[in-house]
Amino acid sequence: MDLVDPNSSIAREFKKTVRGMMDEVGMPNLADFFPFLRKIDPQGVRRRMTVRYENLLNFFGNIFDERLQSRKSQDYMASNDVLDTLLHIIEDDIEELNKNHVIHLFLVLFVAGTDTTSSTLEWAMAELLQNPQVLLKAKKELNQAIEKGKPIEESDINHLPYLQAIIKETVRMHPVVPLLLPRRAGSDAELCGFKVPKGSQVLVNVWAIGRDPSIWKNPNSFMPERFLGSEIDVKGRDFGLIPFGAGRRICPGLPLANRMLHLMLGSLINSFDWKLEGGISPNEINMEKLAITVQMAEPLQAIPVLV
Ligand code: HEM
Repeated sequence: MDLVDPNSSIAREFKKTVRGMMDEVGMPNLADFFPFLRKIDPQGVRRRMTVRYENLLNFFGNIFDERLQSRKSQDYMASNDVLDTLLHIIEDDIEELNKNHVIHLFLVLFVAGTDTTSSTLEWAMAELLQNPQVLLKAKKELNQAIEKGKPIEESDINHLPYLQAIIKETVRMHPVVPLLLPRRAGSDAELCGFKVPKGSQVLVNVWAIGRDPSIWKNPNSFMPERFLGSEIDVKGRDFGLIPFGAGRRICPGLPLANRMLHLMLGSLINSFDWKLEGGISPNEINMEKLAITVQMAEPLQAIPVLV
């Protein structure tokens, strides 16, 4: 099954469910502020989320069963993907692992990893269309490093510093998980003159850090050049730029997401010229909608033109 096939109704339904979950989790929920309301679930958030979780678990459960079945047939060709590897572990009793573990693992990976990556790519494209001089510079770099029209490969990324800078600038301005995962203070602490009592829930506003004028010059301008020749990266060491979080709960998908973003954006720029659909002018496209992942209020509609 191809979950990115735009013509598949299952793929479209899957995307809608994941997006719906992100919207739901990102909306203020009274029960989070007044725990005694949890059982009542006044906004119906828990009820709707339960249905979505169940739908996704059934979906992955079916994929699991189908694969298990086809592995039993004599002409089965192993695809050596993650599911095959996990099934191999189960069948050979290598670790204590069962269907329930596998479908929940897939649920977490797909919910945390799909909308986040595609929204970031969408923001990068929107910024490039708004800043044609940046797009042109990126194209030039790609044309010099690899053949025009060719998709880029992992080994190319190191030779594309401007593309790397574009990705960093995108996640600085548009961190798609703007408040990270909530933390709980393990002990009383004092931060910048504020008392944080033990047990408090702490939210880190990465969106505000990325736009803080005391850290970034012209924070609201898209300027990838600020990262050229700079050692700052997104791996949780530079606290001015932590779109993937930091510390023990840092995004485990960071290496995959970062690589995928470079490959996808680089290939889109190198393979096509781009224009906006319906005569929309670039400064009309950039409207944010705040949820747990910050998405564009209107999905970007851009038309590829073969180069
Ligand atoms: C551009 C893409 C992505 C962004 C911006 C992003 C960002 C984040 C952030 C900010 C967190 C919370 C970290 C913290 O609070 O310190 C997180 C957690 C997580 N991410 Fe990502 N992520 C992305 C892609 C992915 C991918 C591709 C996967 C997996 C395939 C993934 C899996 C996870 C998981 C499982 C967690 C929860 C970790 C935990 O509970 O400890 N993410 N991500």
